[in-house]
Amino acid sequence: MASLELGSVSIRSYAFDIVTREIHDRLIPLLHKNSNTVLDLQDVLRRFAFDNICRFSFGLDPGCLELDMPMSEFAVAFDLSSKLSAERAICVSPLIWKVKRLLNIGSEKELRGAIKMVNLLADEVIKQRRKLGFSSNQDLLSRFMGTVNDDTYLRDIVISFVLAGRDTVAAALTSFFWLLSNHKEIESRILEESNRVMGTDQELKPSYEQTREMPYLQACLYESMRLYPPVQFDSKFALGDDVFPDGTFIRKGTRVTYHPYAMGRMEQVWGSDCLEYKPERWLQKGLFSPESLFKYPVFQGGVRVCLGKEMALVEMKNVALSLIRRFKIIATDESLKKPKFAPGLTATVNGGFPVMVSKR
Ligand code: HEM
Repeated sequence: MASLELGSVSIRSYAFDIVTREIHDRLIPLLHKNSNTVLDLQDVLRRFAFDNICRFSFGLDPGCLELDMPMSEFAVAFDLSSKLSAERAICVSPLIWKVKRLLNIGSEKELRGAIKMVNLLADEVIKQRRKLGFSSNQDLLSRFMGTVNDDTYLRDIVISFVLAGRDTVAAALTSFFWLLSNHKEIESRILEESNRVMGTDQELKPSYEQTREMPYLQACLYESMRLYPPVQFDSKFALGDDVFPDGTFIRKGTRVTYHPYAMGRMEQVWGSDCLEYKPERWLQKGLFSPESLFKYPVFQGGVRVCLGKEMALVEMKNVALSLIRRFKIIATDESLKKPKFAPGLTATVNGGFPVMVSKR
């Protein structure tokens, strides 16, 4: 059902309009207001992505990117739940968190509280949407409400969309801007390409079609996610006994983890220059040339491939063009030559990404 919705032209243009408004009404004014001061770009991009995904998923605006950057209860509870869930994976033994959960103590008590808060707020969103009426609204929740009556199911859809679409996009954009701050020649080529397609007036907004006419920018985004995939690793559990293509036997219940971060840095997979940021590897005769999703599982592959992939790419291109054409973004922390990531479901740079933004 979700794949049908996300593939439709109307939802894509709805999403594009939301992102364009958030960029021009909030992101650009916020960067102008904070120009020439140090700003955590990772925090800004997380707020930006949260506003977008909430407006897209259930038509309500948390306003996290308003000029005074208010805290949202929903975002805070969300962050805490994802952080504590991810920390389960780094426990010496799963037994530890399972016992804590049973006794309702420590981090598991905190996690239970945070999940309760997320569920309460999501329930409230559904109630409000019912009260305000949903039939003429375009957000995802309203679309689903026409066919689904079970509120718990609706709540789970809403939460999984926020989870899937917020941190991933923010993480991808953070590492993209970090790479560009170290590769000014690549940024200049993006500018050249955008001037060719859109013209040189900085104030022009890219159209949906124009974002699809820039193979170099697309290559830059794919290449940055090869080195810094937003979902660094992901696990599945075998539903039944199985055998891998190389003959490895997998017993029912086995946890199998694939690791896009490691795969993106393997010489056997990407060649001897695998650690270099080289968008050209995605281009053939000037056209974007995709790789198999099994070589590049950044959006996963197969039947459970990311449903928001195209939407995410268009959102990222829209942000990239709008910022690169207007601002110079300089990293201010030398220690970020090698970013360190915090444990989490998606890649988050420890200590954020401090930058100085100035008008181009
Ligand atoms: C750069 C951005 C993104 C990346 C790297 C990404 C990556 C992924 C990955 C790796 C999965 C598989 C997760 C798993 O099965 O454990 C996934 C699933 C999913 N993604 Fe994304 N995602 C991104 C953006 C988005 C956005 C913006 C949306 C929605 C608007 C979205 C919606 C979904 C959904 C609904 C699924 C579940 C698909 C299913 O289970 O059938 N994603 N994504």
